[in-house]
Amino acid sequence: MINQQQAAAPVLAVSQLNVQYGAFQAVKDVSFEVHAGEIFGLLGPNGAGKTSTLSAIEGLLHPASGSITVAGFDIREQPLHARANMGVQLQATSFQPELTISEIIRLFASIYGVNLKDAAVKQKLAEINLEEASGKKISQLSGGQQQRVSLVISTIHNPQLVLLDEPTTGLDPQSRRQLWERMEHFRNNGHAVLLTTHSMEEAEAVCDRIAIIDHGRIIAIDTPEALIAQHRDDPAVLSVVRKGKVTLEDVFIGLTGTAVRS
Ligand SMILES: Nc1ncnc2c1ncn2[C@@H]1O[C@H](COP(=O)(O)OP(=O)(O)OP(=O)(O)O)[C@@H](O)[C@H]1O
Repeated sequence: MINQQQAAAPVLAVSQLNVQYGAFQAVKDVSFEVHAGEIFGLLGPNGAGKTSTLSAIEGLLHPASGSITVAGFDIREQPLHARANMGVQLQATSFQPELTISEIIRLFASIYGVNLKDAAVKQKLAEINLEEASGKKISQLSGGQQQRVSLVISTIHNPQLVLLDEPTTGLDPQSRRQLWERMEHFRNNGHAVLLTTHSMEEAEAVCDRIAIIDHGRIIAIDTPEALIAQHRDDPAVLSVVRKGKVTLEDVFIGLTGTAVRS
């Protein structure tokens, strides 16, 4: 039986994370947790440190200090266990161009040690409305279709945590909605989703909680609604409001400033 403490244990715990590139510190004392059944958004201007944070979680870079656990496994001490519990969305260019979609799904399933029968592959493709495309190559799909295939592959081993780096950039509203539904489906089945996005509309629409990161530091963390409520009367927020209604984007710009980052 799961006791209360186990039930409340975060799927992802990032504590006092510092990432350094030579003399430059890209991530400064970043701490946050993502729980089962939660979509958590990491928001920040260009160069804020989002991808560096994600890369540290994936174990792709060695942090200067701090700790990261996935499903209770330390990414540095038990990297295989930690990675077995996380799914990372890959770019379409990472997939073998000569294989068909169903072959790629089978290939990744076998890499993860998942025995996927033909019917299960069909079912996965049906879930993302791509049954007809099973014989196509990845380059023959639209951007939205490629993203859906990529999400299926990243979750093929049923990981507790899914990491998505700007998953909906460049998608049309229909494709974006469909991807949001896939994320929500995953969240509703008790998994944890961590995504980065530049779309405040997306963050408001799908994220249960968000962290705003700027110059490597988390400067705000809460639900989108709570952040709007807390900052709606800040002079810096009021000065950027358009059309009279305070949005998450106004709060984001109020907190991070109007200067364009290089
Ligand atoms: N390999 C690297 N070597 C040196 N500096 C790097 C390296 N990777 C990233 N940086 C720097 O670290 C900072 C954070 O970069 P990072 O890619 O994490 O930001 P980001 O928030 O993901 O930005 P974006 O929204 O533009 O993708 C930036 O100033 C970037 O130039």
